[in-house]
Amino acid sequence: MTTTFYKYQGTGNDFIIIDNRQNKVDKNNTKRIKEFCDRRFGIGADGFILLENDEISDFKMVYFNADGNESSMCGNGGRCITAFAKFLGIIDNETAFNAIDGIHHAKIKDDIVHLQMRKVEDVELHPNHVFLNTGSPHHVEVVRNLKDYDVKQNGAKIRYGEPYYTPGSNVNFVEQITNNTFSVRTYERGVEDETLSCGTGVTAVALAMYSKKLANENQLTLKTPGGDLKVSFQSNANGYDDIWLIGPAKQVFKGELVW
Ligand SMILES: N[C@@H](CCC[C@H](N)C(=O)O)C(=O)O
Repeated sequence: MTTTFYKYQGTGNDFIIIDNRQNKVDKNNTKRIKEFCDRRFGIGADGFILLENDEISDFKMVYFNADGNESSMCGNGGRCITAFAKFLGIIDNETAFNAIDGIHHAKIKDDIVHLQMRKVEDVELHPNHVFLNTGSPHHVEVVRNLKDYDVKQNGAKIRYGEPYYTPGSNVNFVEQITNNTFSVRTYERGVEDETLSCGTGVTAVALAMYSKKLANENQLTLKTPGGDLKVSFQSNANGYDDIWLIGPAKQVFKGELVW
C-alpha cells in the first residue's frame, strides 16, 4: 500500500503529515512510523502527524513522536497542520481543531501561523528549574553559555531521572539575551535528541521566565537553533491563558510512503 505524504517544518522541527480523512493509515504500526521518521532508513522527521475528520471542529490532529508512539501535544506540529489544512482547502485563514489536549484555535496572517495553546495553571518553581505542562511536559533550566552546552547528554540525564522516570519530560535549556528575549535549546522525549525547535517547549520557557520575573512583558521572543518564535500570554490569578505560539510553518516536499 502507498500513501501520499507531505513534509512540513516549523522553525526546523520537521514532520511527515498525512491527510487521513479516509482513515486508511494503520496507527498501530509503530515500527513503520518509526522507520519513516528515521533520517537514514526513512524520510526523516521529528514527528508523524495525521489530519483526520472531527465531529466538533474543522479537523483532528493525531501526533506521533519519531519513536513511533502517539504522544502529547506538539506546538510546532499544530502550526504545521494548520498550514496543511489551508493547503488542502479545509480552512481559510482561521480554524478550530481538536488535538489530544483539547480544542486549539489558530489563524494564519502573512504566512505566519498563530496557534492558541491550552491554559496553564500549575507552574512549579523549583530552586534550579521550573516544571510545567503546556500540552506536553517541560522541564526548564537556565544555563550559562548555551551555545556550547551538551543538550543531548544533560537532557537525557534529566529526562530519564528523578522525578520524571518512565513517562519522562522534555527538557529546555535557556539563556537570557535581553529583557524579553531568550535563547532556547530543547531535548525532546520521543525523539531522544535535541531538535531544532519545540513549540510547547518555547511556550513553557516563556511562562517560566515570566513566572521567575526574568521577563516583564507578555510577549516574548524565543530564539531556537531553527529560528525565532514568539509567545504571547495573559497572566491571571490562576496562572496563564490566551497563550499564543507564533511563527512560520512551511511545506517542503511531497512523496509516497510505501508501507
Ligand atoms: N515538538 C513538539 C513536542 C512534541 C511532543 C514531545 N516530544 C513529547 O512527547 O512530549 C512541539 O513543538 O511542541
